[in-house]
Amino acid sequence: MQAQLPEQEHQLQAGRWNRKVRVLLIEDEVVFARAVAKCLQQAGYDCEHATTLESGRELVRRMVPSVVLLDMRLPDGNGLDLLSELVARGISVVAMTAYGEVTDAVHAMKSGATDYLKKPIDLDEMLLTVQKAQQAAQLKHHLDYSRQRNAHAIERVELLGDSEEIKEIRAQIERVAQIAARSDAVPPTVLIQGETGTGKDVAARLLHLSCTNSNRPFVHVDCASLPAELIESELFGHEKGAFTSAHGSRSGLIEAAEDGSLFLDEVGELSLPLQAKLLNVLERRVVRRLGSTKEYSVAAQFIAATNRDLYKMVQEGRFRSDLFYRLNVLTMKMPPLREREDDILLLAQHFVAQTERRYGLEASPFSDATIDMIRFYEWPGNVRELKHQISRAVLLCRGEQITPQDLALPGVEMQAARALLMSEQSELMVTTLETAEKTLIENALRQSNNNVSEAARQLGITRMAMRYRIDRYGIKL
Ligand SMILES: Nc1ncnc2c1ncn2[C@@H]1O[C@H](COP(=O)(O)OP(=O)(O)OP(=O)(O)O)[C@@H](O)[C@H]1O
Repeated sequence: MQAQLPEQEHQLQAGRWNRKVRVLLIEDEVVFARAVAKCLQQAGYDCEHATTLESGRELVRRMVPSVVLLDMRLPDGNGLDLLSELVARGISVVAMTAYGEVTDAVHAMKSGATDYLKKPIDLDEMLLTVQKAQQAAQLKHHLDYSRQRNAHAIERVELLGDSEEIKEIRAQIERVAQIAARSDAVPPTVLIQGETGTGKDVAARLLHLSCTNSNRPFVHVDCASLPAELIESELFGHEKGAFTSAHGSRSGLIEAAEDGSLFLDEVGELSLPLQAKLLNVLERRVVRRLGSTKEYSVAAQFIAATNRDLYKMVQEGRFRSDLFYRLNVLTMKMPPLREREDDILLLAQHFVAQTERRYGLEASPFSDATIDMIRFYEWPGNVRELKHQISRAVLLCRGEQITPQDLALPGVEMQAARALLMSEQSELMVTTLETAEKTLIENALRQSNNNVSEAARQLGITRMAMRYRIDRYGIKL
């Protein structure tokens, strides 16, 4: 799916895909620091070193480490001063305390340190502690990621529309929520089908909020945009050593969904071997990390979405039939926007108001010609395209009304230009039935030298009907 991810989510995803874990060492004993840094680098970490609180603060901003090894006694202050800042940024901190300074360790743990090491430090113990701290940071990221998505979802979930089709989708979601509320069992798996931009993501979020407690995670997995070589470990997690770059073990997105919802977007893009693994998760409700024999139970609701014809893919041997039938228990079909005439204008007006609110702009209504244009256009990119085009038009609009020029729709310009030539009107407008009729009448009159009876015969209408239209369109003879 192409929807814009909020910036922080991009960062989280980039972070997850970057295999080298960044560790920052803040320590003023240079010889000891070099030994620790070398050991960490040899173990595959990306390690940098600072000797003061101030230079440490600067490096934190630059490298965004997952773990900080922080000495408590530094030349320009106490490590505790920096510790809470780091914890607030979601960084795991391992405090390093001098032998016998128990109170330092206690204070550090109270201020949110993940762990502590007593000097002199055993390098093997240090590696193990860093690994545990990195896992803690990763888990926090997963939780933040889920919570953030969830918060984002709560903010925005509005499946608008007055059409019968959208009312039916809302009713279906309500029915699934009722089933979920009646039993303690996990809500049934739902497959959402529909062209791109029809609102599958919105429906999935609404389903999540209706079926589960809103504090539970909503984990969105975009099967189309996760790199093929990473998708398996992203979904299932892995143990240390499961593959060359697996320096530590970590949970996958299925586990991160906990007892919330796992939204498998573009599920048709999964490879056949991964489809088999997913089927196993759906049927047995357990997940096994790569390189592990241990199974974790899965409590999440599964929601899948696709813009592909999965049935056709099954017939072509590109999608497993057993997975298709497993997913196809409850299916929702998001109708294309062009088939929801009742919704087009309602959504367009909603997006105008939304953009005006967001940018503090004065309200500008659509001109009549713009309304015709919005209704006339096919909207191949569905609601997403409508939303983008309307926001753009609102931002470009200079006058009191949003005109067809503001809403420059692809392909419609030609029609609009033709309408302009034919009607010789000053404002660009779409060929509506009325303008087409007027143009036909004017042409017929021109060809018959303004002979009304002859023109009426050419057009196959009565003389009276012709007269009526000449008056109606104000055509001068
Ligand atoms: N009924 C609706 N009411 C309000 N906003 C909607 C509705 N349908 C879609 N949208 C908005 O349109 C945009 C596209 O919707 P969404 O991402 O849910 O589509 P999608 O079907 O999941 O697309 P894709 O297949 O490309 O992933 C989003 O910004 C969404 O908020």
